[in-house]
Amino acid sequence: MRDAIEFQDVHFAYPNRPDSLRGIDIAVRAGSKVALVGPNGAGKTTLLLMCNGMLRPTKGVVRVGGVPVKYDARSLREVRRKVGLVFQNSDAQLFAPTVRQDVAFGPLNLGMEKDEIKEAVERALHQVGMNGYERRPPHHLSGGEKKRVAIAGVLAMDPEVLVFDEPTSALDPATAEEVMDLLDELNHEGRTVLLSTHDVELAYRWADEVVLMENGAVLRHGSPEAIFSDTALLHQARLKPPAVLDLYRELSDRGLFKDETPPRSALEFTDLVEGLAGDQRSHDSCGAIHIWDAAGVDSTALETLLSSGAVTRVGAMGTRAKQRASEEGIVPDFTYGVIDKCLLRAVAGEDSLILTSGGMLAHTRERIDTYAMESGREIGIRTVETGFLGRRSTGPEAPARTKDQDGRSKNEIAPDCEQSGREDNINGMAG
Ligand SMILES: Nc1ncnc2c1ncn2[C@@H]1O[C@H](COP(=O)(O)OP(=O)(O)OP(=O)(O)O)[C@@H](O)[C@H]1O
Repeated sequence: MRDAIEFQDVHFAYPNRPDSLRGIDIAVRAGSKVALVGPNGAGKTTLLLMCNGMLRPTKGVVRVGGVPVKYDARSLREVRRKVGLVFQNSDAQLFAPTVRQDVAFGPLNLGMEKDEIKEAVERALHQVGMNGYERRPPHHLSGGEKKRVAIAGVLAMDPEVLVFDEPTSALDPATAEEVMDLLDELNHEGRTVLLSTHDVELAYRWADEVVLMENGAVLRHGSPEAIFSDTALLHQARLKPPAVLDLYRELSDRGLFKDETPPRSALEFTDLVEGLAGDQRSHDSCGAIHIWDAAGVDSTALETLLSSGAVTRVGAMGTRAKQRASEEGIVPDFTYGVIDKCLLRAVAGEDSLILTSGGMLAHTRERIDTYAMESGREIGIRTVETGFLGRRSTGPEAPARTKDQDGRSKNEIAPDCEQSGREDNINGMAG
């Protein structure tokens, strides 16, 4: 896979200061999710500011898409179109009198035509779920809303790479989770995401790769498991291990685990612990996961399912799904880590529902299938009927809901689990 950004022997010193970066050599693969972690003053922000040419190395080379960054105004415009940088403090990024003007700033600077700008602004605000806020002054928005508008500002230029300095700092836990869900969605669209964070829990469960920095240098670049399992390394960087790994290590030290792969999530951890219980494992009592395409127009089947009481928890994955949940008057229980949380409910014998759309539909099914196969559990996947999907070219009008002999719509019924991960596509309409 090609590299989105490469740093080769990059050094940097602020005026009259010692080196803040001391020979950085890393490559960020295109399409990956990379977390920069390290203590205060390690050089994370300084490194991120190099990604789109906001800072110029005093020595060494930064490459974007294989091409060395040049620092004349024209080359910088081109680099900033490819690499969008979202600052830690949204107030430092938002300055126009209205949200619309703020998001339009980048495309305007790129010299885009008026119509193109309008379209880019609408698309970007829609992507972050902030359509309807166009006329609002950014400084009147909440922290989470400001962050979304700042993200829209870079998305309006349709960058291949998104760089975030501490994307969740100063956000409440639920808003932070929603922002991370948005980042995942953008990554699913094929964009590379590089972020800095102090949050080891976030870095451990989210990242494909972790770059651990200290004192202007890279201490280690590797998998989250390798980095966060190395206690001495974490101590050197003044970081704590993620809670799930800490528990795993304590149990390993008591001889309960030997060569198992360290867990990265509550789901993996509970599976490992349950494995210790041997025969007491509850193979046969798993629940099903219902999936509803949030881009569908007909919500009758959804209402039927929800009012049947069969579903104990609802998760909304992605901006479209969250908007749709709000339109349908549904308050989701899960807005981040949705699939794992629903798998946990399924293993506990409960049915849950995931609202999602687009490429996330296939991803959801694949993830459930993989888990079912690897764990040997039988978890049913049910597609809730959505009616005609506007974005499809093949569908005519909404098909009538099928009824069983008792006259109930089929998705009201929670039959026993299907085979591992096998999809029970109720009305023959895969999303
Ligand atoms: N504008 C600046 N002028 C002078 N020195 C700076 C400036 N910004 C950062 N530094 C110095 O550069 C070094 C790296 O700082 P940087 O902000 O990149 O670290 P960081 O890892 O992002 O820290 P934090 O986690 O606290 O945000 C520090 O020693 C800091 O004092």
